[in-house]
Amino acid sequence: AAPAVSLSPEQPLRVDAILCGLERYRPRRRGWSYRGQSDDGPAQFPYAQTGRSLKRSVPLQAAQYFADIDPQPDCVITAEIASGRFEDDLRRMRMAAWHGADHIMVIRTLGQSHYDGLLEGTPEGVGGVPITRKQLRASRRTLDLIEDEVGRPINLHSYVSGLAGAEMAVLFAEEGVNGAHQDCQYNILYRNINPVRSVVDAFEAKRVLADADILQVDGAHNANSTALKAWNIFPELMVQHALNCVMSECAGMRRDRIALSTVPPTAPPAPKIALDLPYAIALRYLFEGFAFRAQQNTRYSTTNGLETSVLHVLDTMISRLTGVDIQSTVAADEARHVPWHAASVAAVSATKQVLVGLDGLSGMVRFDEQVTGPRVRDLIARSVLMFEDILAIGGYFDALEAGFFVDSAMYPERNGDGIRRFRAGGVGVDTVVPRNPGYSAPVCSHFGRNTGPGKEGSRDEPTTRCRGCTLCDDSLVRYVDELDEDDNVTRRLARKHAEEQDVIRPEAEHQADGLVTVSMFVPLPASRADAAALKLAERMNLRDPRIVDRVVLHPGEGVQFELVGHTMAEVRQSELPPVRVASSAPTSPEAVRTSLSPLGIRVVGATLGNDEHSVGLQEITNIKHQGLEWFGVTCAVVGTSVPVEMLIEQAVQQEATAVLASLVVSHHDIHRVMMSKLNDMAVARGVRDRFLLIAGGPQVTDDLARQCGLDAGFGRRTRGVEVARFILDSVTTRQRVASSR
Ligand SMILES: Cc1ncc(COP(=O)(O)O)c(/C=N/CC[C@H](N)C(=O)O)c1O
Repeated sequence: AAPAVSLSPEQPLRVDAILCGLERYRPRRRGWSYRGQSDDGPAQFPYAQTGRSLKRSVPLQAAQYFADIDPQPDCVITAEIASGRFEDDLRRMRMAAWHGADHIMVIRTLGQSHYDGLLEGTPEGVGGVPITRKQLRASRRTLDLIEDEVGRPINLHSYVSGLAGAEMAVLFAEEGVNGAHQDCQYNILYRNINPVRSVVDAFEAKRVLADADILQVDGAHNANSTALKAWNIFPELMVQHALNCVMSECAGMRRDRIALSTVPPTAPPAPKIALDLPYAIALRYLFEGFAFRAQQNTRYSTTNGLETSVLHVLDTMISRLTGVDIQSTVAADEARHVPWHAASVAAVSATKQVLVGLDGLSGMVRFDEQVTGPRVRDLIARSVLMFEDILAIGGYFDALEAGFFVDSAMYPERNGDGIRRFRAGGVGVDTVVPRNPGYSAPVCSHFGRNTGPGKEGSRDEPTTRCRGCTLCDDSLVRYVDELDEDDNVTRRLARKHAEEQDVIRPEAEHQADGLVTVSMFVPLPASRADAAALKLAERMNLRDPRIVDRVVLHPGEGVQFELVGHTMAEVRQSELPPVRVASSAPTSPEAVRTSLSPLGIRVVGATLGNDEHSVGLQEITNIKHQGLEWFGVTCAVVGTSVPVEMLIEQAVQQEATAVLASLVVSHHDIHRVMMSKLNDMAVARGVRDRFLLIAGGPQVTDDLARQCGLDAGFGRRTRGVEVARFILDSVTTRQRVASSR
């Protein structure tokens, strides 16, 4: 068996450990995992559509006000990963999983659809990663570890399309891939692969996917992203879904593994919900029993992250209104460059936020049949008419030649600008030959055979003559490590290790690439602002600066820019302050109280200078908020806008253990000034060592407070138990040091 690999939540993933013994790794399960509904959501609120909570995760930022709960929607959430280097993809999968993704879709390198065979090894890709056995195996092995870390199954997804589609399907079945795109219409319309070849390969591939329990996603979303006028594509989308569903059922797939890839086609400024919602209703009506994989709109996503995020909120609301099994997310930066991890994670987190925020919506609203009915019926009538006309013209291949598909008018209206494909054309033409009577399929999952792998009574016995079926006998799976001695992960890791391990650089596309994003407002008329923005970026020492988004705030007043560029800035880990040893103090409030209350601790507190905001200090001290008083600490709140001298005088007179300085206002760095003054005054009075000096406030950080000479600083979301723990830790440490002298 492959050597065990461990993953520690506080440590980065070790890619070399994943690669070690990879030739012996075998997937621990096969097939697709849905989340399903569960009552084991957070107890604080009644949820109607949540699944099991995770063991570890990163909750929404607002969770700080709700005891850090992180409810998980009942549908699967997909994250798209695309760095071009699979070793970087592995780290991004982990980030996405902690934010709520349990379906990892890795974009393929450009043009892989035209390779009539499988790639091996780990060459670097363009726009995505070359899908190879080694890449899949390392990804699946890593996802096993991440599953254990977050406590939920995670589906690995890839693409069965192109000239090597059937072989890809077998590779996925062998390597434990859980989901895959498969739709011959994609090959034909968008990769110009010969229609006959594409249909034959599709049936072969679908048979394999069915036997391996791999969920299939169709390719209808591509018609939406290709259409000239996406608001006219509705009827055709339903026809494309229907064609692929019929083929998939013929090939033996179950309906809950046939996922319609449905994208709400339009975007504001169009009246999106009025146009897209009836279509979503019609789909759920026509395709009952199938799975719905709702994709977020890419056709009208722009370079502006905020605008695209709002578009995706609307898409996700349609999912909640009409039902969704798999909610796919698209990084809001996808219109600018390949999805960066920060944007992929933001897309997952925002989608989780919307799905949880709209929990139960579908149970509260009913569509007014008078309003939506006519539009739903119209769309269904148009799609049925299109289907009938395809049959009337002679069938699918004739319709392709007549340019039925991706025409910019709404069927039956036509503009005559559809994509035309020919039986006798495209890549792979004339590569389909009649099956020889003695044909010997390499695997049992072979379309045309009347049983699946390992079942009795198959029409022909091909696998007895060849080596045997790798889907029935896992030991027959052959593993190829690398084919290119230079373009591979080992060389890339070696180059990275050759650099100072100590050196840290910012990254976006892949590790240590130095890519950063800068936002700036340039006060020039829009016609001249771009040149100035690029010059300013260069003056900031950004190499190859590029404008990735611009918002004209006013044509004459100026433009807000987002630029990306490479910074040469780097920091050595040795330059960073030592990581403080984790406190040995108990963590639960009860345990802290048991240890702290007998010590007779007294604190004095105040909001300093001209600061009147005392709510935070009350929350930290008052027993009603499980403040320090709850832990047996005697708290004297001196008042608000208290001079530093007075607070120190009170601490001396009351023989306080600690001084709490609350500082909310941070304008012109006044909080920093007051913290330094507190320390300096205590030193000047010769009493600095008598008590702990602790600051708190929304802009206060522990590092900042310590830089000002204090003992600790507490920022947003601090609760009484954390301050209590710090005091306990400090007092017991001082007692230990005193007793050891
Ligand atoms: C049906 C189908 N087959 C294969 C491919 C990939 O095929 P190439 O390797 O030739 O790009 C795609 C691509 N879709 C992109 C994923 C999309 N962003 C999504 O979320 O669905 C596809 O839709």
